[in-house]
Amino acid sequence: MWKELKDYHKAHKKRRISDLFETPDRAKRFSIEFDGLLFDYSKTSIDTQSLWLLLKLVEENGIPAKRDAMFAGAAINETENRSVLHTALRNLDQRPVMVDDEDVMPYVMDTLQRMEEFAADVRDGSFQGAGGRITDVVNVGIGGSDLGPVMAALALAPYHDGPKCHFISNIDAADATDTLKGLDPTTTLVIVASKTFTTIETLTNAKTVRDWMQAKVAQPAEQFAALSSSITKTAEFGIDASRVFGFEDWVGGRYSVWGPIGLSLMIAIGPDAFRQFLKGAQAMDHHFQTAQEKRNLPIILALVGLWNHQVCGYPSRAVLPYDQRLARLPAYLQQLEMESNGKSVAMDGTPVSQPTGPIVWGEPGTNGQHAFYQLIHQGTGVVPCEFMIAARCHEPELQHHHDLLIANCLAQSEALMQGRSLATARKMMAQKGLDGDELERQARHRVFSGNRPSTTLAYEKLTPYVLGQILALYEHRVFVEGAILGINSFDQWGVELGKELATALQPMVEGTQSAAQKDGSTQRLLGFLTG
Ligand SMILES: O=P(O)(O)OC[C@H]1O[C@H](O)[C@H](O)[C@@H](O)[C@@H]1O
Repeated sequence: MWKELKDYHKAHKKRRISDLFETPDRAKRFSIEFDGLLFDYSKTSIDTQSLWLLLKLVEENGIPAKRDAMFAGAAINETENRSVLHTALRNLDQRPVMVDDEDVMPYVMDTLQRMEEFAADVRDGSFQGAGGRITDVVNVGIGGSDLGPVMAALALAPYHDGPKCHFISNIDAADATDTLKGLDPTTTLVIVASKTFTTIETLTNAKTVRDWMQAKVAQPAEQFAALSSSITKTAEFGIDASRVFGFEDWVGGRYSVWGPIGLSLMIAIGPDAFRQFLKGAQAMDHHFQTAQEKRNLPIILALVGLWNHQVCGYPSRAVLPYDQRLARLPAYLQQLEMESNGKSVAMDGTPVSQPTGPIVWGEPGTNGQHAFYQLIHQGTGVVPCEFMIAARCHEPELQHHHDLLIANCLAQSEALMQGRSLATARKMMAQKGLDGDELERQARHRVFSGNRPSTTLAYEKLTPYVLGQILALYEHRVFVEGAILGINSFDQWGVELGKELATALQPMVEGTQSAAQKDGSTQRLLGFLTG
């Protein structure tokens, strides 16, 4: 089907997206409305025929069966022989989910309840620090044990009514230093978040925070909680089992915000709002499992991605939330998408036949407009843009801000599609009184080629429920893209080599081992940095 798709794209390369709107109901046909969301992909070059071909990819690759296998607990992460069941964490109906003939739901619900009890205790002051009621929570974690709660805590700021959340992730001492500055160790709760509890950054930071606390608190361990799938290792660190919230290896790090890794978020917004977050994701899970393919949001979002990257050959995609509180969403999606689908071999170990995941990047609008949008509009490459925008903001008294935000968001996708022709640019320059060569020269700088694809995901308001929907939508998009590409979206071997080499380099940095075996560049840099 790839060949048919590429041939079709080639044959229609010259056609403009704006011309596709000659079909009067295009905006309706190339959009999906579901549960308060509107996903518009009509400003892409996908038409009826290419959509049909793309849907064939879904069929040919047996996506519905693969999806059902994931939800049912099959070990689809074949290189680690693991099930992939982050969906179980939001399976609030408690429909049984079997792993090795055992229903995992009682454990999931028991953990959720323990988290809720602990969060309630911290929030109402039943759980106290040496200096009284907890005022601040510091989550120490990295990657999937950081990005989800960081992103969601910012996204749901209007719902915060608990202690303030802080996050330390980087091994750079600046992170711990700047985060702890101004915090009172006697009223701070530290959550050490690490699935494996072996990550060097997290363990080093956790020890540093413990030392910081030790100066003022006699028993710092009592103000520590842990989120991990290794109960033995959390015990070795000295964290009491009553404050350890476990999860199994069938929850991937970048898919883990729904369970214990979300504890800091739950403490900030409260257990009820956290349940709403889970409910939104659960609604998306249900939609993904039941909606007809061509009306299925994750499937269509995945097909738009495959069309733009694998078929049209655009190397990256920009995530552009017109929602300041989604400022960390691009970073979260970078891990979700690029760690999942940045692979070079198919499930069976043979080289892939198609390029795999694109580069994902982005920033919130309107800020990006005043920075990198120049390249998006007039650069030589095409960057498919994924806009996001809420119908309503949390600040009704500042509605005029939101009106401007909406106007800007819509203006960008319109400008990307329509562009500005040379004829129009010439007219503009003539009106300015230019003529001859100078008119021509100036006009050419003001041409926008247009015909650049974008999608817009519009939602009612950024509530916990809606955030849950959006994140689950992107998770399933990654799954569908990965399954169609035939890769394993759930391992991450590509991060290992750097870790190994860092461990080997440490004694050379410390000066206890010679670097003579290293390449010339590494030796010279070591000399400069440590000499
Ligand atoms: O939660 P942890 O076990 O500490 O892992 C933290 C992160 O480290 C690794 O490098 C992985 O690439 C990530 O997927 C993971 O989220």
